[in-house]
Amino acid sequence: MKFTKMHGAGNDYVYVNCFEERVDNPEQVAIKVSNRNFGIGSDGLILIMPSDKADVRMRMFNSDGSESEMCGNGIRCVAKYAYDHGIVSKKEITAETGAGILTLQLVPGADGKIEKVRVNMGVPRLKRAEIPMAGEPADGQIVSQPLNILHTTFNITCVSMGNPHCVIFVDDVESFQVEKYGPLIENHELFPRRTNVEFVQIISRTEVRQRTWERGAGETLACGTGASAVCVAGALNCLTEKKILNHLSGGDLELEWADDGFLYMTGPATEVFSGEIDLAKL
Ligand SMILES: N[C@H](CCC[C@H](N)C(=O)O)C(=O)O
Repeated sequence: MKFTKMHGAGNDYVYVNCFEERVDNPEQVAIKVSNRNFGIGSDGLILIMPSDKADVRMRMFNSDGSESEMCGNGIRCVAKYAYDHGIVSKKEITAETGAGILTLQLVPGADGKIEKVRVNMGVPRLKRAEIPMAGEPADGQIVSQPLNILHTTFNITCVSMGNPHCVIFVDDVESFQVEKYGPLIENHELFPRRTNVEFVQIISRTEVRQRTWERGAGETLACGTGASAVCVAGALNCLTEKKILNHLSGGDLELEWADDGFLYMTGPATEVFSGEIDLAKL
């Protein structure tokens, strides 16, 4: 299988160009290639595929083999790959995802090479049933609601960007025990399809610092859908403006929850290397 390793703000995936390659059993392939000791090493597997509705289609699998509806860092890399490898020749691209069809703009740097990608991430979904979360009322919003975990009460705000996110504001995110609380919230019975969890420290009304516990992958260096959910959660809690700079562990993302209701995310996309792997030997 030919592959390309890419990352967006340190959130790294193995990308396969399915205009040329066929991947049978992507769940198992994701588990194998993601392994950082016995495989290629990544947070998961992303398939770049033909679409009958858009320029490209993305399918995304976490390192545990589970499929997610959406991946914010991944979709930027898909757009850059599609442009750099001649799948598309325009700088505005449409992409089919589990969260609908998204529009992306490629932003060149001073040297003319694609440096950043701006993504219309769609309209954030806030209703309990849309997250999805158990309980009533199904159309209620979860903004700063108490959740007890191991004798600690967290105030959670939940947002779906096509995939589920649970945002928690903390005083000191560097010392926060992400590995202790992340999996307990990810797998809490409130979330029937599990959830991604963002722990966030407010720096100012326009700047935050985020660490992410990803559903199906553990702590990662960045999460684009998570950073988008944080922008929404900050505004809903009146902690931040609707336009923020988010410092993730592997880089920065710019987010804006615009007046048109759409969430715009801008960030880097980087190709690292390409190779070929014999899956039968893994
Ligand atoms: N890192 C991704 C999110 C992956 C989400 C995945 N862990 C899930 O199961 O929803 C991002 O940049 O948006």
